[in-house]
Amino acid sequence: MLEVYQFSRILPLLSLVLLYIYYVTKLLYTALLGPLSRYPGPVSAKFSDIESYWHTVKLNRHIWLWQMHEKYGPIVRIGPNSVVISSVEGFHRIYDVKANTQKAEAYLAYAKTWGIYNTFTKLSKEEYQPYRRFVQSALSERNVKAAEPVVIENIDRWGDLLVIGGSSKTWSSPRDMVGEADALVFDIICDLCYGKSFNVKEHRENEMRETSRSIQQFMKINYMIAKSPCVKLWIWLKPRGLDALMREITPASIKRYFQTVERLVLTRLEEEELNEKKGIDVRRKDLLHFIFKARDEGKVIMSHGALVEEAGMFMIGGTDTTSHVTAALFFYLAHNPRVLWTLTQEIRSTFISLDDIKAGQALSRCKYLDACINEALRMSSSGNADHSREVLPGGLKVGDAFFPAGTIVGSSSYVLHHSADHFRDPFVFRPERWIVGGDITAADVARAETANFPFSLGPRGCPGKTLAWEELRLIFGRTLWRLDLVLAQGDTTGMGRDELGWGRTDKTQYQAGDAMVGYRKGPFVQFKVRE
Ligand code: HEM
Repeated sequence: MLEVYQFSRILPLLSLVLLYIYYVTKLLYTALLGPLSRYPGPVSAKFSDIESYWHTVKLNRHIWLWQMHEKYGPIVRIGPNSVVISSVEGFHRIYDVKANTQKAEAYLAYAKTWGIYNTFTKLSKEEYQPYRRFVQSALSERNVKAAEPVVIENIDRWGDLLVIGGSSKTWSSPRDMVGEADALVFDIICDLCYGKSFNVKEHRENEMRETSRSIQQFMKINYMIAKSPCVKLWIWLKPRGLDALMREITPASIKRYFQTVERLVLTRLEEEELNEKKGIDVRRKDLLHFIFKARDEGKVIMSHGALVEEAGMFMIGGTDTTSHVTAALFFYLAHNPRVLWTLTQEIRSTFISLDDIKAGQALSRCKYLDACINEALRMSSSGNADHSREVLPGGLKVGDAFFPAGTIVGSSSYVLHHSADHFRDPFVFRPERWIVGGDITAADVARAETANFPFSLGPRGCPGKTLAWEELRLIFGRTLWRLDLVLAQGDTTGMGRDELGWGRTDKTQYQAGDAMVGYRKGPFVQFKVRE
């Protein structure tokens, strides 16, 4: 009797000790003998994701990944269950159509309400494919072409505003190209999505300006959660009260962004339904029109909540990305007078009038313009760290390496874009590397093209690529045709600095923090109407 009593007293303690032994053994096994133990990486990564998380919090993940590959080679273990691979073959194996992977569970952290997902947050093929099809059709080449007048109207008004108060003789006051590009791209996307520009680009008070900043904040918070060592727990807690709690404590500016999207979508939905009832064919077909039209096709019936989520995703996917590259290319042009001169000459000699500058053959014949955009995308696009994928049953083979089901894999476009194997002087902004001629051979261009992944690739690659290219060509084609530009005197914003550390000291490279969206500053540029 006494023995049973004593045993029941020590049972909880014994259970705790056994549990402890189990976890320590598992941790040691995973760290030292598990399938990822043969891959090099920082020692701490064998036991935890803390180091990787630390660099995410510092908005430095893309640079840290580059440093890790420089130090340890093409396959690096960055966590007990995570590896990153920096090879073209690896990139294809992880992201391409036949990849035996799917988006990692961590993407669920981006969904603000459990159970309501958009194309970005759906994980499995079965879930995302029907939705992806109509996102793809809304952003098809034909619809992007149809949207051209809206894009042009916004760009031209923006150009007028850049030189307000100036003339062909006097330079404008310095313009902060982060704010200017954010405002322009936000207006374009809202106009394309909801048939309504909010004129954030106008230089006056506008409550919607905050919305564009809130998108960035929203993505940053979610990115930190998605890359955190506690993401599994976070996701488990979401349907168990965490979402409700988060709704309560979400900062007011982000709440306003959600409310704005919801209001816009529901208003447009009412309009569409009314038009449908009355048999009215709408004057201008925006992206939401195509999503409404497609929503009942292929048995995808979208609730209002899902529509709001889908529309919110367009605003996130379509704003910060394109505006980041716009600011980056202004940085490189303002810092490289020779490149600026060559590009300006090409545009002004190809087109007789501003009205001729339209997306299409003539604009895509501007090889130097495309080379400048490609080079800016290579050097400084947003979302250029690793996009996590989970290996599916059957495992993943990359060269001689094999990763079992459940491993989290990723490859960073920033790392590949700065690989000396594919790009000579990878930290130098040199548009010529994309054009055969001089000392650049067809083999050089092909080598660069095979490692160029700013939009990722495969079934989860960017569906907005055509739109982004059209916007970028029109922004630079139309602006440089009529305006001259110069770096504001003494401006150093965006430049590398010694105190930023290894990989970020280059003064000629546009520096940005990474949080899926890009954190950037400057350049400050002055404009005047060409003589
Ligand atoms: C220069 C501009 C852009 C760049 C560099 C870019 C880059 C990317 C990248 C790298 C991804 C993959 C992310 C991942 O796997 O987690 C992505 C996905 C996505 N992008 Fe873009 N993007 C740009 C512009 C746009 C535009 C203009 C739109 C739409 C209006 C858009 C909509 C999306 C959507 C909806 C996804 C999610 C696709 C999915 O998960 O299936 N993007 N983008």
